[in-house]
Amino acid sequence: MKIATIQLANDDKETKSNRISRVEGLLEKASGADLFLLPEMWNVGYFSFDNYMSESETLEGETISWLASKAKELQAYIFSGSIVERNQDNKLYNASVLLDPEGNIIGHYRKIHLFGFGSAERAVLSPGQNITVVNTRFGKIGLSICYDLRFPELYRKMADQGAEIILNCAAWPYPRVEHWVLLNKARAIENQCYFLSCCCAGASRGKPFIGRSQIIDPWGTVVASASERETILNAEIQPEAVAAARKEFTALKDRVLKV
Ligand SMILES: NC(=O)CCC(=O)C(=O)O
Repeated sequence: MKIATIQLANDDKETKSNRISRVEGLLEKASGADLFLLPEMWNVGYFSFDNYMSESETLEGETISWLASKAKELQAYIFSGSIVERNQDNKLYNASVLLDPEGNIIGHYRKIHLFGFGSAERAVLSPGQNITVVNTRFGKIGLSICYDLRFPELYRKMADQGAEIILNCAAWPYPRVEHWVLLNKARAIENQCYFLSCCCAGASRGKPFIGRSQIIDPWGTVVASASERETILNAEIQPEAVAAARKEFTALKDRVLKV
């Protein structure tokens, strides 16, 4: 299974349409992958909270419709990264979708753990309530967003629902590089799964992001890891290695306490 993580740089001077056309170029450059990942709030700029309402979209809006057409064209799964999703009651969510190679939305996840440390997420957004694990032709895939990474019980629940590959889209700012790197590995090791993350590069409202998207295997080995710059991180993974790891080293099965 070929992975392409599109570690896009945020730049406050860009408009949504600039960003979409830059992502289009990067997706084409990375074509041939089975799964593409995009980062958190890449089409808005994570710290542009004052723009969240005006930039909000429904799942039928410009960004997801365009990504659905790209999934079909590239015959690949696309993890949308996140957008500001607006529902019928004008509530806003930090939301992601997983698109299949026919362009169908097969998974929809709203960030459960909103970030409060120097971030207005909790004032502007509503939290999601549901865990999302979906079937794909490469196995079961779970979806998560940035700050969720700190809450192991979410990932354990995903593993209990059969997740073999877990995705995280992020806009993780400096200085917490060590937390990011360590927690990516921890989530892979403790759930004996592939953990694939896509973080923003660049900066939003003067706050630089760490980049460092990661592809970690079920043993905690780093298959690929990006620098802090905009890049496409490519890797090939073997989804069948998850079942093999779980059979060989039975830590998941040996649990005593259940969440
Ligand atoms: N966008 C986020 O959720 C940031 C999370 C973060 O920086 C942290 O947990 O540290």
